[in-house]
Amino acid sequence: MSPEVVDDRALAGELAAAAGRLLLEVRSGSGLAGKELGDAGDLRSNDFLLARLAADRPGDLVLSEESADDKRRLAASRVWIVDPLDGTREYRAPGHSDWAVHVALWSAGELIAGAVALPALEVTYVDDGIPIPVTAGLLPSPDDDRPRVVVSGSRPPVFSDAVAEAVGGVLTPLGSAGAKAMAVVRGEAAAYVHAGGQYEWDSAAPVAVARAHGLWCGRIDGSPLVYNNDDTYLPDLIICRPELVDTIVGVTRAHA
Ligand SMILES: Nc1ncnc2c1ncn2[C@@H]1O[C@H](COP(=O)(O)O)[C@@H](OP(=O)(O)O)[C@H]1O
Ligand SMILES: [Mg+2]
Repeated sequence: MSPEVVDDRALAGELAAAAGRLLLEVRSGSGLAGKELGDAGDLRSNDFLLARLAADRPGDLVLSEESADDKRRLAASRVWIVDPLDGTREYRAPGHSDWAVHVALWSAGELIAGAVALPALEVTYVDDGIPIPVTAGLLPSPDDDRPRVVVSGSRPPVFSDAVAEAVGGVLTPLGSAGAKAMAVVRGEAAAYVHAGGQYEWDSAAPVAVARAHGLWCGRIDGSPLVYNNDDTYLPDLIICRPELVDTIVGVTRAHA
């Protein structure tokens, strides 16, 4: 592995964690609530990430949920794909830990580094493949040992029940794409399925981390997830334990 990749991964982790600490400060110290709090968090985190990337990686391009799309990225060799605050709805709701900061690096058709911070749990996951012990914290302790299938709390896909039934599992709503993906990485869930709308920044860093931890990541038709496209709409995905791919795609393919 080249030193640059190690540095990029370390930078992704450092930036996601630091932006997460900033978001915690905004949440506890700004006096804001509701939409104003979400907007302030989006803005502060985005400004921080853009400033640090401009300083530390001046030659790279950035695709951010909170910035105008700089189309020079389509001809660039390195593009950071960031979601400064994923799960804004949950960030605004007191007591939630299911919100995240996503920092990924795309180069030559691949995600080559990624980090997902869960600031409320004071933890940041990077794509280093180092095994993560099964811990509780993001989801309530299960009543039984059936596999859990995490889905959007507000916009679950139409095939949610069918996927849960096919894997003999329990459907479990959770906010934030990054938090859901990390629930699978952490071993609290067996699969995360989504359809109906999402953008590249919602899944790039979660997918980089999940892949590094041996999970299968792809579209609901079984095809690969492709990043740094002209149109950043990437509406569906599956992140799951490899042994469940065929069963899950067997259900979701009909909805692609
Ligand atoms: N149907 C849809 N269309 C567009 N974006 C969607 C979507 N469903 C989920 N998302 C985005 O995916 C992220 C996770 O959503 P959820 O918690 O519902 O699973 C959220 O990102 P942001 O919070 O960064 O906007 C949300 O906006
Ligand atoms: Mg998002």
